[in-house]
Amino acid sequence: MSLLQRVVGQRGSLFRVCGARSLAALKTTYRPQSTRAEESAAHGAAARPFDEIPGPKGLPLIGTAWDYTPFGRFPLKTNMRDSFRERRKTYGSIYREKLGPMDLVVISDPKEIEKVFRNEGRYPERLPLMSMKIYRELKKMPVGLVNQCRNGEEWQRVRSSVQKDMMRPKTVGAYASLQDDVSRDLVDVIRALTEKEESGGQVHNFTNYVYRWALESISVVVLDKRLGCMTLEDLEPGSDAQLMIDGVNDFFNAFVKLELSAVGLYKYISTPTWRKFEKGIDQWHTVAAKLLNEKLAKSAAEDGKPSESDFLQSLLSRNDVTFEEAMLTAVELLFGGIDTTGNTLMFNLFCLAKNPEAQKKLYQEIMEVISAGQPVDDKMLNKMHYLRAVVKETFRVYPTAPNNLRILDRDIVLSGYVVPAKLEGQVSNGSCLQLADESSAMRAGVIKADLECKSHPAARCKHPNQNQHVSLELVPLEKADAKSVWVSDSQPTKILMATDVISSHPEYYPEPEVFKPERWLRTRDDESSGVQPFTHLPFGYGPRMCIGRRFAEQELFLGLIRIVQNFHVGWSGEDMKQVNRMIQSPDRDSFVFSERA
Ligand code: HEM
Repeated sequence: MSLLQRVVGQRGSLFRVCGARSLAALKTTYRPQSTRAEESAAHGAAARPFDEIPGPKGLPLIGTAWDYTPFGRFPLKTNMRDSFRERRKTYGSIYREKLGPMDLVVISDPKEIEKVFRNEGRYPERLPLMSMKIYRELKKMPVGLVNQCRNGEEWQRVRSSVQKDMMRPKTVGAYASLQDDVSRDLVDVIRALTEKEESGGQVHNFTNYVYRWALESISVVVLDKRLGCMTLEDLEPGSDAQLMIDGVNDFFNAFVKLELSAVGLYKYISTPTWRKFEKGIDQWHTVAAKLLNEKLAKSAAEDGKPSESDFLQSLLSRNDVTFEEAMLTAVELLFGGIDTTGNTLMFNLFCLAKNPEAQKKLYQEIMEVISAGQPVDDKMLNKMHYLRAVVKETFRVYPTAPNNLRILDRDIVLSGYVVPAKLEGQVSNGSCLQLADESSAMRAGVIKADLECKSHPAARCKHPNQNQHVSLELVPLEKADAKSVWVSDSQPTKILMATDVISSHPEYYPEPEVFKPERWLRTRDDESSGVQPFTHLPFGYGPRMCIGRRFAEQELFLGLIRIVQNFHVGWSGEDMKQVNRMIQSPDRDSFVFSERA
């Protein structure tokens, strides 16, 4: 239960949150708020306050943000993950860091990560993608699945509609042969490229073709249509495929710049990058809307019942999402399915190129399960244990999404420290919110962020006593006669789970620097591989885990099968490194493909 619901009295016309007590006194009376947080209850009495979590000091106002600029020690683009490793060594598996107004608790202990996920509740909350969110607000569009972060019930309504078609193995498996066709086309493209370039099999700028493959692979599901991206020929100018491909690069380049910009000027004025972003995404929406409408018209003309494998019809037939929401979801799935899966395929190919023994074993498995020319189906995929192990091991050493984040609606004790929940709730006009003792204790050091008032954007928060942190006044500047307002902490504590640190730690993965798919294989039929839980979560966890996981895995399996079946994959030159483009991306992309005999 939110502490803001504890309204106990009247105090003039202010919205007031108060509860001044000494920390020492509060510590002794601490009780956890939620019965679900049983662990916390066990440790609660001994838990140490939030302010005592160790961490780098940082500068006034900006905190440690400087470290992540191009001039700092951990530039966001290339080195951010090194900060997690270095700070773990200095402070341990929990530390607190302030990046400007953002209060971050970074954890890298699998048991604590499990605890966070077990306490995330029915509506897990992440941070939204700000540029997308602003775009949609400006265009008065629905918020969408990825960005629906604050209104949990709304998120769940859309999520549960889409989930039925995205997460069920049988439904996903039904698309295997269509997606296999796309992977075979990728093989033809590679063959044509190696012949055309006459470069001894060297293919440069391979990411470009892999993104096309990923877009085409997800289009056959979402749009029920081949876009025609898998060709070396020039696409017709103005064709759907050309518009989408043009849009992808422009959009991603602008999107990454906006999301990673330190100042975020685009939030206030229309910068050139914002305009590029807007143009790219407008273009995508126009093409997607056209294709979806064509698809709906076709289905209406056929007048049949929605089939299991008709993704869009099936989504719309449920009546629990509007047409606009279905369309936006389709666009999100198309977007979400390109660079994520594309980059992951690149990392897998690189790992195989650098580890010829693993590549040989994978080739042998492919030859055992699939005969030449035979189409691949989901049953065959289920037999390919080494292939699955290769993909897992690649995620371990080259994670595409190396960390995850949650904002909790309940207090939690992590590694012996109290980490407070977000502060949110309905406040009656003129009432005084009395913080319960335990909540005050937990919030010591936390009630410092501005409170946003949703219903009264002009309402401002005053901090009469910043040092003691326990007294807040929210003064409504408009509509002072309103009965109540909804207030929420604009900077709730964010818990960042640095899973990437765990997967490279010898305590959890012996010889972590060695690429060893075998570590994922069962040692005996009835035994698991011995990998500890919550040390490897490439798609996240819980009700908000990646909704595209099954499709992504299926596409990766098919892509790898077809490429390795046809070519020996090699690499020349400097090793591939990962750079941060919101997700991890390859910094170079030249492979050497040699046709197998
Ligand atoms: C290898 C490829 C992929 C990786 C590594 C990946 C990873 C992730 C991760 C880590 C999350 C956050 C999960 C959490 O908070 O617990 C996520 C969310 C999401 N992913 Fe993926 N993803 C991949 C492919 C895809 C594909 C192919 C699609 C679409 C077809 C997709 C659509 C989404 C969406 C819509 C969400 C937000 C779900 C929600 O908030 O309810 N992803 N993904």
